[in-house]
Amino acid sequence: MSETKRLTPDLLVIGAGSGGLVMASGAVQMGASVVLLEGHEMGGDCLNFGCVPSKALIASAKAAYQQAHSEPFGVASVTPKVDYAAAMEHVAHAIATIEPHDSQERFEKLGVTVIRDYGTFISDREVKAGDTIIKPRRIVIATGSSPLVPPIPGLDTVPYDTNETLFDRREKPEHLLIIGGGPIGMEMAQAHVRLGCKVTVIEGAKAMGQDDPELAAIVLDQLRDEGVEIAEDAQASEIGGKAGAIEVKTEDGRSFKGSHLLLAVGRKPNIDRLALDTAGIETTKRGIKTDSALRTTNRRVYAIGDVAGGLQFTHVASYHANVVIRSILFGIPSKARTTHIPHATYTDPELAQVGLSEAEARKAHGGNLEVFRVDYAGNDRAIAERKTTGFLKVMVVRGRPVGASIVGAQAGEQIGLWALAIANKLKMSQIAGMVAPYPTLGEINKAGAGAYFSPRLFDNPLVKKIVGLVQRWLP
Ligand SMILES: Cc1cc2nc3c(=O)[nH]c(=O)nc-3n(C[C@H](O)[C@H](O)[C@H](O)COP(=O)(O)OP(=O)(O)OC[C@H]3O[C@@H](n4cnc5c(N)ncnc54)[C@H](O)[C@@H]3O)c2cc1C
Ligand SMILES: NC(=O)c1ccc[n+]([C@@H]2O[C@H](COP(=O)([O-])OP(=O)(O)OC[C@H]3O[C@@H](n4cnc5c(N)ncnc54)[C@H](O)[C@@H]3O)[C@@H](O)[C@H]2O)c1
Repeated sequence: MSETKRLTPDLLVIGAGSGGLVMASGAVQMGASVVLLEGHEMGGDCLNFGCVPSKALIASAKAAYQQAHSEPFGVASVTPKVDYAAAMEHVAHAIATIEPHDSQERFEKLGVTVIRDYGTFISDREVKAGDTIIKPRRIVIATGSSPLVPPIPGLDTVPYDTNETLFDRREKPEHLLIIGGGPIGMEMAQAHVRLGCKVTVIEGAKAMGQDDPELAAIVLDQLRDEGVEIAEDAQASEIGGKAGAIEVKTEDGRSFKGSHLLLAVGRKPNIDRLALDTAGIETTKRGIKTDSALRTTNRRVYAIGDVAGGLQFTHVASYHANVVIRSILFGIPSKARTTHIPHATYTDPELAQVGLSEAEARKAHGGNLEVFRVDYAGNDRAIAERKTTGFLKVMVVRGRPVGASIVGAQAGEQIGLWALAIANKLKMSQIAGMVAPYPTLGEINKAGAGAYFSPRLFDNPLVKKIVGLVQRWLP
């Protein structure tokens, strides 16, 4: 029997995904001793089964779509010859290229002790991983989430994919049924229809139901135009058939048939292996219970990222890590906020949001709210590139943006400016004062700020009077 090892670092990080890696590398480089546990793949969901593979597949799909739609640019369109397996090899290549950055070797070089095993609490301040017992000063749980597999009758009788298996597939699905019309469902629906699959999305409520319906409608119209069948108010309640011929029945009696099935119905927190009870760590339905500083009900332990049950994005996990680093390493009280956190769904057109949506802003600010809107159709670069679908909406209260919503080309890139503005409580005048290079889609943001000032400047009798007076006095 192997002997039990004992470690007493400053910090134990459980989970080497988006949150855990930022936490471990930040802490070790600032002088803390750090042990990092990873039971599965270094890099977690984002690198191996989430953001990176999904965005790589979307890039293959975009290449196919452009071949089929180049005619308006004076270049003959061709029917793309898609090699699904090769597209998945492109996905694997993207993962492999990023992998070294998240690797055990890199973290060991930084000075982190990496243990490739699952961690389990054995007391309120000790965690066991394999044959090692770690008793650190502080613990950060960053164990992420897994695909939710709901108990739909018959699901266990047919083969199905989740985000954990989809990117290992090499055989192209002839007709992909996707249960769930959230970001995973919609991104993968468009990617697959562009790669030549038939696609049906079966959504129990509204597709892209978390987003402003006005923006979501533009994305959904585009997906439908491209051939994705989107069934809404269609709660999957029974599954039958066999490999290659799967049937999904919904509560209202509809039936959908396809060759393959992808489940994208949300996430569940990875807490099963942790024995949280042993450490007095309470949970909610969504994940580990934390206060606004991300501290759990055990004062030595913090929870960050997906497992903390709030917004589930890579940039949130790393933001959480930075908040906790301040608290643990420097003793600076730090709180995690959500108002300045953007998110984007990488369909084409993309949809991005930061701060309050229009509906949320109306509720919060009533008559003080002003909403400004700029269409992509008026942007010169969008016209040159035939990307005129979409718009920006800015929600403004007393001269400062409280939310921005963008649907259109590169919305995910464009939202960064508003994330900066909201995080730093910038004024619309500061955004209007920015000089954006011409011709860029980014000018849409400046135009959004311009829309705020135009009526104030151009339809203002006082301004006209002042200008008149000044002109009379000027030599
Ligand atoms: C298909 C898909 C696409 C996505 N696309 C985007 C996107 O475009 N942009 C975006 O911002 N977000 C995206 N996300 C969400 C993003 O992947 C997650 O929010 C992010 O990975 C969460 O990071 P995390 O550190 O909380 O967890 P993870 O990255 O999942 O890391 C958790 C790690 O902990 C390990 N672990 C679990 N239990 C234990 C234990 N007991 N002991 C030791 N190790 C353990 C796991 O093996 C895992 O490696 C996507 C998700 C999916 C599924
Ligand atoms: N671009 C991005 O940043 C990105 C991309 C993908 C995923 N993600 C993250 O991953 C998380 C999970 O994504 P997701 O799409 O799996 O989850 P989700 O919770 O956002 O959407 C799941 C959808 O499935 C539907 N649903 C649930 N049960 C159903 C049933 N039985 N029949 C039919 N429909 C059903 C729900 O109504 C919901 O609309 C997201 O919330 C997001 O945080 C982010």
